[in-house]
Amino acid sequence: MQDEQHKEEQKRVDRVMRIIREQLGKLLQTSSGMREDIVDIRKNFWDDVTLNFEDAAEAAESAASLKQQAEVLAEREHSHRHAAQQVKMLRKLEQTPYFGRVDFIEEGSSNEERIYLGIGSMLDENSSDYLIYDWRAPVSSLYYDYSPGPARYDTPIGTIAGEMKLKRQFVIRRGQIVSMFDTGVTIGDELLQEVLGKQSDSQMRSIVATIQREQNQIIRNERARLLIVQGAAGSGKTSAALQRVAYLLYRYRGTLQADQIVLFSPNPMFNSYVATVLPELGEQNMQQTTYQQYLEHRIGQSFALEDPFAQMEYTLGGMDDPDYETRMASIRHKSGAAFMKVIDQYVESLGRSGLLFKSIKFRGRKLISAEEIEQKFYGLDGSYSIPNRLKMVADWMLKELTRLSKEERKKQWVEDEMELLDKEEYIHAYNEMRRKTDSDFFDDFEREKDILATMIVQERFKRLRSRVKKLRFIDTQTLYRRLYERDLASGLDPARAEEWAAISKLTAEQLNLGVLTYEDATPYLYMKDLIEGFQTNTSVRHLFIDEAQDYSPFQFYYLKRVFPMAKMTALGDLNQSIFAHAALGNGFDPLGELYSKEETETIVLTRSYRSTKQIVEFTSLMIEGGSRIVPFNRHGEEPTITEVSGKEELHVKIEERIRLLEEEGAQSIAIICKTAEESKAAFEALAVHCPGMRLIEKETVTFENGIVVIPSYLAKGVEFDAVILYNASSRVYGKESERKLFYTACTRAMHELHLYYTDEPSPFLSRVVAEKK
Ligand SMILES: Nc1ncnc2c1ncn2[C@@H]1O[C@H](COP(=O)(O)OP(=O)(O)OP(=O)(O)O)[C@@H](O)[C@H]1O
Repeated sequence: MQDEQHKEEQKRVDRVMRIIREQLGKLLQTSSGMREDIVDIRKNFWDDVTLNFEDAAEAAESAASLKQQAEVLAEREHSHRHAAQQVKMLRKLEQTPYFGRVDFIEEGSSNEERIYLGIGSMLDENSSDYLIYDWRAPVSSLYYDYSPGPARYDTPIGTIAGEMKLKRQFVIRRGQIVSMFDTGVTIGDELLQEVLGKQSDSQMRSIVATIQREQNQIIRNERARLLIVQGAAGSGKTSAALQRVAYLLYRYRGTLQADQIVLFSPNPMFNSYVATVLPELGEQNMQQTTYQQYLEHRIGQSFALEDPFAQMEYTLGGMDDPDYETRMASIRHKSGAAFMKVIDQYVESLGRSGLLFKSIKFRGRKLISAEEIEQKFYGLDGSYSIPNRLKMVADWMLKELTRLSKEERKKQWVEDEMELLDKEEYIHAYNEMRRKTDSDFFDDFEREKDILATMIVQERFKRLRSRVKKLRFIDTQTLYRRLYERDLASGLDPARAEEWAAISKLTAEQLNLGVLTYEDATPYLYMKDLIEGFQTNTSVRHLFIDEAQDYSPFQFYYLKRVFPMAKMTALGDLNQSIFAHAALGNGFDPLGELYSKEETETIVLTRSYRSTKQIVEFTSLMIEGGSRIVPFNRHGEEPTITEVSGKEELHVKIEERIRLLEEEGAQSIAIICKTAEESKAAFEALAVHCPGMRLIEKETVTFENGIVVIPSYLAKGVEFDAVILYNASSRVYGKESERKLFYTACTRAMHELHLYYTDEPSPFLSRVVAEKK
């Protein structure tokens, strides 16, 4: 019977493959015709338009002819792009035409429809039947949401109910069915087993064929303004996010472009790790960035900006610094909404007094003094907002600069520069003069001098004007420092006043050195934006924030303001909160307050797909509430904990382990260390015996297979066939605040996990050790 079904399905695959090839052939022909057309039009563009500018009517006709020709070209180019995209899709379908089938009878109908799902749709041109449905089509959600039995799906015009008779999964390679399974409630998910059992790639894979029901809820969610996904390590948050991007691009094709979607990822390497998922699905990649890249872009050269990893290194290793506790308290203070209010109040007070300005200087002279700017600003009606008043001040300053530039032309330095003009500048001046006077000659010496002087001054004033337009005359750096010189402690609980005084002193010292710490970067930008007006980005429609637990509530509020038109999908795992600012303990609560309750939805993922059952059970014992994490039923080796006498033995043991893992076929092996410093030392000791081993640093931008040594916090979000935890001693991972970092490191393992320690194992392993006894 099974054989029969297999044969029948293979026959259908053969037929579909034939049609794909036919369509591909036709398309290639027409698209090559189109290409020739385009080349032709481009070559003869100017021959085919009639140009005549003798009078207004002729000129209008010429313009129309030009426009028409450009339109023909644009239309051809568009069709060609479209055809090229279709070719790409058909080529993908030629490899794997589809991966699933559902048979469905709609309520009130007797017709059983067979729906085959693939990564793109394909019509039978003769019968107009869908041979393959796009996985994102409304009907396709049946496949992800239901087992055989009553089922329903949403369409833009309402819900369609009925009965699913069959759900079948296929693995098809190069047109051959490698395997196929019928799935029901009682049958385990064989395809998922197969997919998860494989060795890792250096690139994240698309999960299109095995998306789980709860992941599908994330992918297709359209209602929520803020979608919070709280999911265990390895539960497919990132995977679901990427599939969601692909879904949105399909659902809103025509109105939503890939560059209107932004993914904030945890580090630059992560971008390379996920880069191929969307192209694999036939879509363009969204914009990817890190929060740090955004900060750098906004803060520019104004400060030496600390990055989150430097902050992390300090948090993990700076305990000997006498200011350590103050800095930790500072990080916590500056992460919350309460501090945002402090800044709100500060800026509000600046509306009345205290705003600081920088004089506009030119050649060592003050052209417009800070006092004049201040007088102008506070002379304006105080009911206008600060940004509006600043705009008026800037307009006034630009006018002043125009007036002052006229005076400047008479100065001696202008005459001196005139003599030094080179030929090109002179020609430029001559052309200017022609444009203004309609004359071909520099006939009048005075006039020539005038024009040249204007040009010289204008050129030198350009920088000044641009500074004014960019509101660079506000001294935001000092304003931010002043924030810490004020009596901010008055509103605080007296017990914390002393702490705050210490924080203020420390922050002022850092700012005086020109350093902006990571915890100060967002508050600084927020203050700057409140003063100057928010630099909002209204074109972005969807914001994805991966590893959301690593953002402070302050950062979330800030992102919301910067991207006011965007829906937000925040994906995170509280058990992986590794930054000190996340130690507030409120979990995602502050996130829930970002938008109203009606606009916010939360989806919880508890099933973990990355690691074997043995690894999930092992790591779950390290955290509170770990028993709620459900491992996917895939078995592997028990994780090991090995005591070593010292570094020497440690290195010998690790090398042995690497050899074993390689023999077993592991493609990616990570030796995870706590810090960058420890990673470097480990790498230097191990690399001599392990050719090809790589050290991952915060600047690393590509994720590749092989053996890597990596600091724990950079391993966020990625996974490896095997993880070796370099030093799981209590000396290294002993403080409660390091528990989640330890957990994050261990949960990077897909198939094998091995830990080493000297003296005492980390207390986070105590439950594991106890259970093993
Ligand atoms: N439905 C699925 N089908 C197949 N594989 C899946 C599925 N969901 C998740 N996976 C696999 O599980 C692994 C973990 O997924 P992913 O990295 O998206 O999880 P995560 O929740 O973002 O993890 P973490 O928070 O630990 O970084 C990946 O290898 C992914 O391909």
